[in-house]
Amino acid sequence: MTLRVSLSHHFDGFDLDVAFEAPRGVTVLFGPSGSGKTTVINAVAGLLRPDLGRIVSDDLVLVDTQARRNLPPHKRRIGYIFQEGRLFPHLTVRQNLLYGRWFAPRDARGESLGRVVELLGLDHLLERRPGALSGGEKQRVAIGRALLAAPKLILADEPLAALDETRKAEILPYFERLRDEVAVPILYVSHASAEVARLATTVVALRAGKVAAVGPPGQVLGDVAAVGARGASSILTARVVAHHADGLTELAAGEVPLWLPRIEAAPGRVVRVRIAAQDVILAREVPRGLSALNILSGTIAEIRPGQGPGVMVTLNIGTQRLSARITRRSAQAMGLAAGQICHAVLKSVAVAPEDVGTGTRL
Ligand SMILES: Nc1ncnc2c1ncn2[C@@H]1O[C@H](COP(=O)(O)OP(=O)(O)OP(=O)(O)O)[C@@H](O)[C@H]1O
Repeated sequence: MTLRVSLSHHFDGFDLDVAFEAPRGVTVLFGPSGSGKTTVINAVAGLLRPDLGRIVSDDLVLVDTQARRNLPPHKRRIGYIFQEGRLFPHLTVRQNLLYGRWFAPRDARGESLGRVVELLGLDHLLERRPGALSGGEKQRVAIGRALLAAPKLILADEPLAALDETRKAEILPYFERLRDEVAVPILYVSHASAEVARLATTVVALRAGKVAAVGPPGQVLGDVAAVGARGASSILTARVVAHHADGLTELAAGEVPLWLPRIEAAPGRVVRVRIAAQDVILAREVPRGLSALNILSGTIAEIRPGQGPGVMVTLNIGTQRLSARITRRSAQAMGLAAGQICHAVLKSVAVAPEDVGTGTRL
């Protein structure tokens, strides 16, 4: 299943002009406020009729302006996950879930109730009403209800925005399971790079109504032109080696050891670790006597000047890439040049728990 989008729309003072594909997995529409994310979602959902465009979900044509085709929203086979769960308060969790079923066409082959309950860990909640659920639990039920409608596409519009950090951490693993175990493409709106790094299989970076970059998260998040210097970050793929008694987790990013505050992933699991470019310090010599635990040595692949006083220095570390945002002044004083060996210093606490995600679809 794949969603194909090609759209142009004009509002007073704003022009949207985008084309992208969302294959199986999570495609994150990522961009600052006003970049056009909601406009795209509304056009896919059928709440906005674009001036020009064609949107096809699996084999279903949702809109084709040239062919004068525009499927009404309820026929689009879309499962919605909103910021707030929007559950029916008078129905139990089981009844809320089964309500989703009503929207599934008779011959549609979707997930079974048992499978959805297992996937989202809802077994012990089935007889409760939404009033007796936490925010994270409500959101899991909302995901289940969307899945049971046997959708060809799931739209998730900032589904974590209303949750605090603890609840976000609780719900993110369920989105990871959804991404890895359900064949339906998920179009997910977010402006949080931590969410992008954890969940996205594809990122569509929007800026001022245009697609600034499309690709895997490691590539797009490192692209300063697409995400801005402040948001730029790298994603390292690492395997969990061991949890130690002092509260640290040891990982291996290829051959390179990496130490983080304890993460919830069993030894052997592969995780993604997002490292903000502004949290990395560079050194020409291997630093000694530092409190920072992580010193990653590599070769400078490129040095890219920005518009302000900063430059982005990208290192090849084994097969991975790590970017550091430092000042142009430091780069000059250190005499940095492509091809040199350089050492990246990273405080282990610079990596927040929401920046570490699990999953095989890296
Ligand atoms: N119905 C409308 N009429 C006129 N202009 C609109 C309309 N809807 C959106 N816009 C404009 O289109 C632009 C893109 O808005 P949109 O809501 O798609 O951005 P967004 O990326 O979703 O932002 P946010 O993250 O704040 O929700 C904005 O400049 C907005 O003012």
